[in-house]
Amino acid sequence: MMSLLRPHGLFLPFIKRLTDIKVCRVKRRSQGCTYNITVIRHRWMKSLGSVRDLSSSATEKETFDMSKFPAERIRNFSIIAHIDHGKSTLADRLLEMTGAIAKTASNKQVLDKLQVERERGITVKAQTASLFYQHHGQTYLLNLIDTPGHVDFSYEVSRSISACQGVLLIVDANQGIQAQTVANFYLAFEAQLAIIPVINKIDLKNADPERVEKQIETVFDIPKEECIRISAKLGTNVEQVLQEVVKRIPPPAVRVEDPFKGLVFDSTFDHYRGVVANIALFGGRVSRGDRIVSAHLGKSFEVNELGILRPDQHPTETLYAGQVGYVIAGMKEVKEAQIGDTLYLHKQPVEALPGFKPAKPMVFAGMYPMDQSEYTALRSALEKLTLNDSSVSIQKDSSLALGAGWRLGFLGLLHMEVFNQRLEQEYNASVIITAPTVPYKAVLASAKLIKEYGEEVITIINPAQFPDKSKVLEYLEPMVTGTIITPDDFTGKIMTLCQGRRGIQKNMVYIDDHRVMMKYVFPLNEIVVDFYDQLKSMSSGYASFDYEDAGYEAADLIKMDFLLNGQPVEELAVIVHKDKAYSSGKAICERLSNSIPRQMFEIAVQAAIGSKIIARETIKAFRKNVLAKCYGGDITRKMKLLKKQAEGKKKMRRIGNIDVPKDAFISVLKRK
Ligand SMILES: Nc1nc2c(ncn2[C@@H]2O[C@H](COP(=O)(O)OP(=O)(O)OP(=O)(O)O)[C@@H](O)[C@H]2O)c(=O)[nH]1
Repeated sequence: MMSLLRPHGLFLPFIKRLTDIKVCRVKRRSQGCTYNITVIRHRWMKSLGSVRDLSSSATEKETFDMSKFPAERIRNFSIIAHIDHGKSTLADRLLEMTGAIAKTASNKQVLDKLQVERERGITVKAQTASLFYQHHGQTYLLNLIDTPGHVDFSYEVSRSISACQGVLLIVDANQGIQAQTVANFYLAFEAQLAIIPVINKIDLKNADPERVEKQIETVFDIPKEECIRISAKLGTNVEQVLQEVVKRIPPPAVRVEDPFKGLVFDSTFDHYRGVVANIALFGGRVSRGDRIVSAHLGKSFEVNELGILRPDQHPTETLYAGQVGYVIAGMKEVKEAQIGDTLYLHKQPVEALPGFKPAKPMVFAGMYPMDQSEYTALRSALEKLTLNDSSVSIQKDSSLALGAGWRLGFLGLLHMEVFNQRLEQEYNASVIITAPTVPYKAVLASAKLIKEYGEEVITIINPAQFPDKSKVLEYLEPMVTGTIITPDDFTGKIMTLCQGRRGIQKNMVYIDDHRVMMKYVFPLNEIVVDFYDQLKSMSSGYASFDYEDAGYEAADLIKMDFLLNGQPVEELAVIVHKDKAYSSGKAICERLSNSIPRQMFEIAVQAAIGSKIIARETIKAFRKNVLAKCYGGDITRKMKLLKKQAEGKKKMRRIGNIDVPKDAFISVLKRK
């Protein structure tokens, strides 16, 4: 009850009203099990007028007896697909059909809980839901994990599938196989999971399930008879999906008699209850009150609460081998329940599970408060947000122009944008993000330098720290293997785009009569900012792209500085390939001069390599007198205009005596 009150700050003033809360325990029989239901009603809330009325959201928490689900009646599966092919919509239908959520129009994409997910219509964080499904007179426990589709979040997919024995591979009946379909298929295939291909959106006018079935046969070698055709939107054949999950996905091969072994496959931080770890039980059982140990830290904790997700938390007494659920055990920091860690019972140690490779940041950017007075508030917001997104790497940084800040590593540009949006929406923080850079490497030239830096090959995540050529044997740049799938009408244009980005074609195959799949090796730097946007626009939205790490290659790199009125601005510096230095210097100067507004004096924007200026643009002087059209003495109107101008300035950062818009740092890298 307290947890319901505290978030609203209502605990003390309304303590007397607690007598008005009704707590009833009732027993209900359903699906062969008896559930104890705790119903909490908040009659008192109705009388509070402006306070949020919670009476309608009376919490009904069913407590389930999980001993009724032995491993052979459990199926653990993920839904994987290319972005927008309908994973979350299918998850909604499965939740509705099995009674986990009500069938209402407002219950849309219920597993997309974050504001940013709902606004952008994309899944960013994998979510788990336990469903009860009646099949041939038996109740099965189906644990579903909905995963994100975008390449930046494929780390979430690989973690999720480690808790599963099978996947539903969704393919849009109109778009067919896309680049992330291929990438996700291989994640599941390499993990040796059962793969059920599901062709979704068959209700669309342009749906062509036959063509998609042929593609699935050609690309994945899965016979077309194994595909299920559905419309997640209308619910067509969704029941068949549940039947096939039970039939084709094997139960987890685990034994309840073994000692408890739990894999932490996700963890989040709750401000009131500490770390909530999502676990998959690879053996044994764990109950409330047990002492558990983290294999990674060797530290022990008492289990305060555990349960299943439907998708809200439902506490239970015990979780058993093969099941998936959450544990709250007084862990105060996310590193105490590190993703990939193994949990076991105190005095019953087990061999730790292999865990996961740590997430590897692909782009780094500086992050600074708009105003140094906001530094402490931003630090606290960053600490909280990184607790819930452990794939972000963070270290302190500072710059002459922007003051104290941080250098953050992200899995890609969308990840960076989503993180920034969450900072603004969830923590009301406004930040400057500097131009993103990929992690370059430099092989140092002498034993003295190696001693000074502490290693022979250093990683450069900030252009300001780019070592001079005289100190370096060779520079290395990160490479990726990119997969592009496109209708063949666009192949010519796309090949020109790829060559312009220093891409080397590795192969090209037809996946059906009209669509080709091309593989290219690219320098990561060339595709990280705006490649995807250009690919989409030149193919009228039809081409898709995905990439994976392909190691490092030697490259002729140089650092390019940008000067505003003769002063170098460290945060604008970029690392570029030598062959592209002149063209990018010129283009960035142009973009900078377009994004910095005219000011009361002339501004020179210059690009320089070492002491040599290679490009220049001039921003002409201009004074915007916002009061010019304000005749007479209407003081309120004058105040309004001045306030508006001051708000505009808040979005700027002063560098020297020049106001630079906060978006200028990123927009300079975006080619039109
Ligand atoms: N016509 C039709 N539209 C569908 C169907 N299934 C999903 N959609 C629509 O397709 C869009 C994307 O659906 P989502 O369920 O958000 O897709 P997703 O795969 O979860 O997307 P990400 O999580 O961003 O990768 C939404 O507008 C859905 O309403 C279907 O069966 N038929």
